[in-house]
Amino acid sequence: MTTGSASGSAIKVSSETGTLKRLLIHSPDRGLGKVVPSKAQDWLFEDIVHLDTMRRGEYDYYVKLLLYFLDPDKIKGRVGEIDNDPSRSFFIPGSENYFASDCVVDIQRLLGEILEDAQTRVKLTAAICGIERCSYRIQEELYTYDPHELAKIFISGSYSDKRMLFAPLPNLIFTRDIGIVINDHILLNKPAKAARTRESILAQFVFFYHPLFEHIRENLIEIPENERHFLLPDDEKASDFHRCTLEGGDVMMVSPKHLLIGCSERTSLYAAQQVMKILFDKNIVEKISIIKIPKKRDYMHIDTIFTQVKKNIWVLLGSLARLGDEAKKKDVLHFFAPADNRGEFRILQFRKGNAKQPREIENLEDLLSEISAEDLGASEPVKFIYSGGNEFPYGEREQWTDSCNLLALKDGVVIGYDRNDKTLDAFRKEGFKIITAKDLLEKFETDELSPSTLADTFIMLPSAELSRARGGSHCMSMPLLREFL
Ligand SMILES: NC(=[NH2+])NCCC[C@H](N)C(=O)O
Repeated sequence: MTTGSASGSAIKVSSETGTLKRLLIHSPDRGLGKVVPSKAQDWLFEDIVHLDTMRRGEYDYYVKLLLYFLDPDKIKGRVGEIDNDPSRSFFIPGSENYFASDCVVDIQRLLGEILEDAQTRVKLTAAICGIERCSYRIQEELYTYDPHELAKIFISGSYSDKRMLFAPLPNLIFTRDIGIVINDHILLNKPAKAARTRESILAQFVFFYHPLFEHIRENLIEIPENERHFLLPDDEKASDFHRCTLEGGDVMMVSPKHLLIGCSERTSLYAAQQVMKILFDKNIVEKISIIKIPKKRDYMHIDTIFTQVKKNIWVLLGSLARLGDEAKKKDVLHFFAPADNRGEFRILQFRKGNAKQPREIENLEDLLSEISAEDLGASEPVKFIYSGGNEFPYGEREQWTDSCNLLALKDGVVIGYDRNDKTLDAFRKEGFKIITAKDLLEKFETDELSPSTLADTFIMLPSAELSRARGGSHCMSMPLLREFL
């Protein structure tokens, strides 16, 4: 693939809100349409989804917006024509009309490209057939497929004639979780859930073999397994001190020197500690704050409880933050109030050279205020927007449908779901404009608005199907390049 766009092949992310220039995504593939009710939970979906609605009515808007901000030449003046094509060929990697952007990059396309090389094809086919326990004959047969069709098979688990070969990877749409760019390094994940294992093998091959990442191959970081783990009885293996798992939704590059790592249902303390050691030894960051959150499906990663909106503005879940504490102090009892989870919540900050003496930070707001004011030098007062306006019980309800999981396209301009009404009201109160993806695209087409002049805006993405997959726009993106904030 050519990487000759304005931004070349640079890979660098040092903040959560610097103008987004390049990212990895994955459009919902045919595998999502194969999820059955009895497997939905095992495959980490809350429900089965209607694939056509999810694509045409929801995700395609996300892609159109990303293109308008990151690679406008691919889309400007064409929205009507693209929308009127019943085959959606613009969105299908490999089709003649595919948008093939070097800024909005589908991992499926990169996978197809690396599979064009015969040696890579043999290696990856063997690796996938190994974990999926395919017969030798299937392995041989797969090897003969067209590389781009093979990429589809590896991701969706099924042939184009609908036969299923192995389980789909419905969670690959959440590219955030496969890896994280930390300055000019990429940290590869170690998924906690079996349903996401194949994703990490595909990602490993893409990062190690695709020319896009060639110049930073030395900067790919893999977390070593805990060698003691192999010798432990099964019931001890699950312990946070031995297990070595990490998913990208728990890692946030908030400023050039400061990284946040969540310890959660998915990311173990052991893995966080290994990452800390590697990053300090390699001099990649100077400060790491570890945020331990309750191990609960509701909050699987830290990016489900807070994300950054602007240098000085954050959206977060009140019940795990300082406000949760204050409500308790005031002795506010509510019949249906959820059990207090803050007990399991803790923040410790470690510094390079002094990693044995961490500093305890009392609550999320204190940590986030420090990041805005000290790390990023925000000149305006730090503000917090709470999920559901912190009104009971909407805080928890809207967090569940990703009110706190927003993707910043640039400082102060975010994409989020359209369904979290109370959170949207809270954004309005802070002076944000709220606009649907559809209206915004129309206004871009008529030049009434433009991505470069847009400020303090929440762009609403339709979300009835997408939110059943339990991830928002932050999870659906793996930023590869952001401008310096
Ligand atoms: N970074 C995130 N919050 N990702 C959300 C992933 C959702 C996905 N269904 C899972 O459970 O794995």
